[in-house]
Amino acid sequence: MSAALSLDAVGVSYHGPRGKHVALHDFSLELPAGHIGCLLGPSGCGKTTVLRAIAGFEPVSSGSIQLGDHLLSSPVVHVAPEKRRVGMMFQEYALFPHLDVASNVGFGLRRQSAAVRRARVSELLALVGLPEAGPRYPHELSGGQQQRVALARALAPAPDLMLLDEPFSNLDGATRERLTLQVRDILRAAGQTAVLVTHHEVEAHAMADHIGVMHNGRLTRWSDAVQA
Ligand SMILES: Nc1ncnc2c1ncn2[C@@H]1O[C@H](COP(=O)(O)OP(=O)(O)OP(=O)(O)O)[C@@H](O)[C@H]1O
Repeated sequence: MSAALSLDAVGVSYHGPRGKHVALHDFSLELPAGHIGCLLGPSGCGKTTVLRAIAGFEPVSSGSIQLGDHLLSSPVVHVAPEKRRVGMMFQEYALFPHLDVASNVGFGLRRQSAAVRRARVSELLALVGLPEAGPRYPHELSGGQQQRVALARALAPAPDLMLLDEPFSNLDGATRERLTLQVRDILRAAGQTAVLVTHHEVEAHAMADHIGVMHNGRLTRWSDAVQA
């Protein structure tokens, strides 16, 4: 089930050899259940850090992150990433090349019975428009088809929240535009709360209900998207 996301005055810092770098300051946003939010901003402003903090890959030094009724992060609470019920479609999260499409999509369902897993994989492959692709291998698919399989894999365990980090940046212009609209429709059909990060303003407006503009680790605007 999708859930509302709330970030309240979140701070995240990185500690490196040259000392502390504050990547997010006093970062707050509210995203209602079933809505799609998009973060825009120049390179290095902290977009990926927001997603990493929500996913549980970075601890927060101040503030809190809440998903539905669950407190996920605060300076004293840190729920492990695999316990957060958050799905991810990141550019670097490629498909497993040695597994066929059905096994890729069913990967997060390994604890379910074979029959339940098979039914859910079929449902998801139909949802992403690739009902026949189960026995094929990732290298036999186009880049856009691979990204749709990655989306099916992330949606399969029915996460409370989906995070998408520049999911279309490796694709050419026409494929990218088509896939942006397809992914939006799939997320809407699933009633999925989602946060997308992109550099592309047009893509952000095509996909999102709410647009956040970031600058230097801060959210400078959070407004309703203007649908084309
Ligand atoms: N592991 C790390 N250690 C130290 N600093 C980091 C680390 N990861 C990111 N940063 C710094 O934190 C800031 C925010 O990085 P982040 O990757 O969140 O930006 P971004 O907006 O997603 O950028 P891009 O659009 O280029 O992906 C940058 O100044 C970056 O150099």
